Order: sequence, then structure tokens, then C-alpha cells
Amino acid sequence: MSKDTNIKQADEKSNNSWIVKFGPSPTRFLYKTFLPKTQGLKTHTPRPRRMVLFPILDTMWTKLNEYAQKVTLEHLRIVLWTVLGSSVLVSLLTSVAMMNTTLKKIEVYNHRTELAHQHELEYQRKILLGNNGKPSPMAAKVSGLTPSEIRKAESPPKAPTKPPSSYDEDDSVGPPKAPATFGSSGPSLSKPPSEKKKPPSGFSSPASSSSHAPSPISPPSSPWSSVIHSPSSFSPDSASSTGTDSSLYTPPAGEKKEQRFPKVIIVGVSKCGTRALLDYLALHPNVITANKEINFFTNVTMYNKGPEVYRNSMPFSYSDQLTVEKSPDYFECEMCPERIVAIDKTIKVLLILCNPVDRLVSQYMQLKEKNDLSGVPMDAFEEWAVDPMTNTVRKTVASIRTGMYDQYMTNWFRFFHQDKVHVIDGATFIKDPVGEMRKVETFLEIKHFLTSEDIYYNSTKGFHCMYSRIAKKSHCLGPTKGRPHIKVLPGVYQTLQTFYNPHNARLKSYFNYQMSWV
Ligand SMILES: Nc1ncnc2c1ncn2[C@@H]1O[C@H](COP(=O)(O)OS(=O)(=O)O)[C@@H](OP(=O)(O)O)[C@H]1O
Repeated sequence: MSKDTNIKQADEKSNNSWIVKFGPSPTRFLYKTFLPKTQGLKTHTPRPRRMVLFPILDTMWTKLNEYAQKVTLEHLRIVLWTVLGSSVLVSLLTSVAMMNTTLKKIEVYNHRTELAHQHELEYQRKILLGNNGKPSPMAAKVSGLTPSEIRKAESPPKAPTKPPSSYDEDDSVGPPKAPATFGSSGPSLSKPPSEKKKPPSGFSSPASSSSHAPSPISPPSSPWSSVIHSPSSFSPDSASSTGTDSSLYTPPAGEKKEQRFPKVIIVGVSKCGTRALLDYLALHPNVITANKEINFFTNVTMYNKGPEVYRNSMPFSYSDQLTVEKSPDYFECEMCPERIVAIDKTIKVLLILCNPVDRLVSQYMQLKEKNDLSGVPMDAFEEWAVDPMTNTVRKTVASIRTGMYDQYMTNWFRFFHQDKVHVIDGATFIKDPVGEMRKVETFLEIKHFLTSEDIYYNSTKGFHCMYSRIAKKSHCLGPTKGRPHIKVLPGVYQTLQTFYNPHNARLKSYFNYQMSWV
């Protein structure tokens, strides 16, 4: 081997090798420290144990030194990468495990909240009915009602001093939603479906005629026994609707106006056009509407006071006029159908349904407006409605559950025969309110009165407005109805749509209602 080659190899070695030298063996230090002491104390000969141990340590040190001298930068690099790699792997595994735990916790939380909701309903039901049908007046306080509900409940409603005018300002706090995506008009919904389908499991069948008959209701207490189940005092009037003002409506001779139980209740669904439906109905001479939402059947204290309180909340009317009230909260109230038929089993129910996703957006706009005013801004719609971590719809949000129409309808059909319920397609109702109101008139057995003269499209409002031929006044719904909606991210809209799909499908398969937006 030439001198140059030797030099080159030496250079390479010095480049690649990182010579580690540990220095002198620590045994020298031990010898120095301990041997003189032992010599000085007892004997001049070192102790045999130390004489064996120190040379062994010495040898080990020398070997270690030899190995250390062979360590190259390459070895260190490998060790370093191995350590780094393992750390990254361990961190990743830990993160995945933590995420998994969090997801499970969320799932459990959702499940618990759902259960809690069911328990709350059951609890309220027990509280409201009481053990022997005798609910306590203080029930509201322990029944989980909101403070405002309790406050409302504690101040008994005053009888209206004048008949409410349908032209009073819109009292609903709800904001409007943007018009739903319109599909083609569904088939007529005015006829009860001939085919009766099975209800979802967990509910008794609304279909069989025997089960349609209101099940025996245990009215809470004596006030209820005074309720008279009188037959409807209305018959369709085939007289022409045209003519002079006085010919539009003539009260029965010698009659005085009275407060009467409603013959028709708009039970929901909130944000689907219930106010427009009520106000359109108010244009009819044979209809008198309660302008405020009475919420009698959901208000424990009010309900416990008995039916007279309900009657006293109604507007004054003549005997040939239908009293109509609307309280969309009834729709989700488990006890309401039963309580309503306990007052009058001939009562008719109007239910307006719209695309639950659009309904949800409308509801969100309402909540957002309220929250913004109170200085507590809401989450973005997308986060509020769908959990971004799991991409699952937040079923714990009450407004989301409202859109599961089939579940609530099943309860209604336990107590109402389908010929006592008229379902309106909310999207068709916005597009063609006159057509839909004609079906309502048929259902209510009142004369066909409303035309495009009474309900006309207002391009500024973007919705239909009303003209009362009797009062000779026009009005549109207030600014809280028909407000623009936020634009929902398409992915989130789709997730919500998919969530509601099975519920929407059941409107047809269980109840035979074909909605334009399904
Ligand atoms: N004529 C007319 N004018 C204004 N708004 C109309 C009308 N007809 C139907 N709608 C739709 O009604 C939606 C409000 O529904 P509700 O009246 O049921 O709301 S509430 O539950 O009483 O708060 C409302 O929802 P928003 O647009 O979100 O306000 C409208 O989509």
C-alpha cells in the first residue's frame, strides 16, 4: 500500500470516525482514594475484595474505551434517527388514542343528553298528570320549565278586552327564513290518506280506527269535567263571497259575541309559516283568530287552572265563526294531543310542514338575532348544527329534533283521526297560498272566500301580503318573517339533508303525505 493510500484512508477514517476517549480509568481514582487510607489505618496490604474488583473495573473500562473508539458519526446518526422516529411514533399513537377517547366521551355525552331529554319528557308527563291525575300547581317549578315559562304560568292570562284584530302587529318573536327551495307541488293533501301505515316502533298505531278514537284521558281534576263536547257549530256557507261590505258577513240575528273554545288549532311546525296561515285565515269572515300564541296546553299552571282559562283567552266571536288559535309549541309536546281532545274531540288540527333543513336555518336566524342583541353571539350555523369533529348532526339541539316530524306526528295520530288533521306543504304554501287556503277552507267546511284579492304577492316583501275586504286594510307580516337567510356550506346542508331523509321519507310511508321538498 502506498503512502498516499495510507494517508487517504487515515483521512477518511478521521472524517467518518468520531473517536471517543473516556480518559483514564476511574479505578486509578479509586486506588488513590481508598488504598492509602487502608494502608494508613490497619494494614499495608490492600484488601482482597478491592484487589479483585478494581482490575475487573479496569478491564471493563478499557473495553468500553475500545468500543467507544469505534463509534462513528454514522452510528450516532442512526441512534439519533431511531430515537427521533420512536418519539414521533409514540406521539402519534398517543394522539390517536386521546382522540379516540375524546370521541367516545362525546358519543357518551350525546347519548346521555338524549336520554336525559327523554327522561325529562317522562318526568314532566308524570308531574303534569300527577300520581292520581292531580297535578300540583307548583309543578311548573320542578318540571324543568324555563324561567320565562314559569313566569308566564304564574301570571294568569287576562281575558281579551276586545276581539283581537287580525291586523294587530305580528306578535311572534321568530325571524323569517329565506324561501325554501321550491319543488313541484305535491298532490292534494286535503284528503285523508286512504292507506293507513304502520307507525314507527315505540308508538302505538295511529292507523286503526279504534286507536284513532282518543284514548281514555284522565283529566287532571274537576274543572275538566265541565268541558262540553259540543259538535261544531259551523256549516259551509255556499253563498257568494262577492258583494258589498255588509254582505261579506252578517252576524246571526240577536246574537251577542262570546268567547268560545277554538274549533281549529294550528299546532305547528314553528318557522314553517304558521303565522301566515293564521293571518290568512283571519281574512275569512267565518273565522276569528287568537292573535297571540296561547300555549295553554304546554303551560302547566295555566292548564291546571282548567279549561275556563283557555276559553277566556279566546277572542269574542259569533256562533257561526270558527275560533282558531295557533301555538306551534304544541307540535312537540307529548301531552298536547291528549289534552286537546279532552277539551273537544271534534277539534281540527292544522299542521304546516316545510323542509326541516330550511326550517332549521330559519330557527337559527331567529336565535342568532336574539343572541346578538343580548351580546352573546352564536356559533356559526355549521358548527351549531353539525359537530365538525365527527361530522354528525347535533341531535341534542332541540331545534334539530323539531325537524324529525314523523316522530311527533305519530303521537298526534294516536289521538286524532287523519280526517281531523290537515297537513300543508310549507313550500307550496309560500308559492301558492291561495290554492292552499282553498284546501284549508274545504277542510274546515267554511265557504270558499279567499282569493288573490285577499292574498297577493308583494315584490318588496318577497312574500304574499294580505288585504282585508272587511276592514279595508292591507298588511304584510312583520319584519321578523321573511328575513334573508345565511348561505349554508353545501357539505353541511347535505349532511343535514341526509340526516332528515329517513324522517321525511316516513311522511309518505307512514302517513301518506307527499311533500314537494322530499
Ligand atoms: N306571507 C309570508 N310572509 C312572511 N313569511 C312567510 C309568509 N308565508 C310563509 N312565510 C314563512 O313563514 C316563516 C315563519 O314561520 P312561522 O310563522 O311559523 O314562524 S313562528 O314559528 O311563528 O316564529 C318564514 O320564515 P323566515 O323566512 O325564516 O322568516 C317564511 O318562510
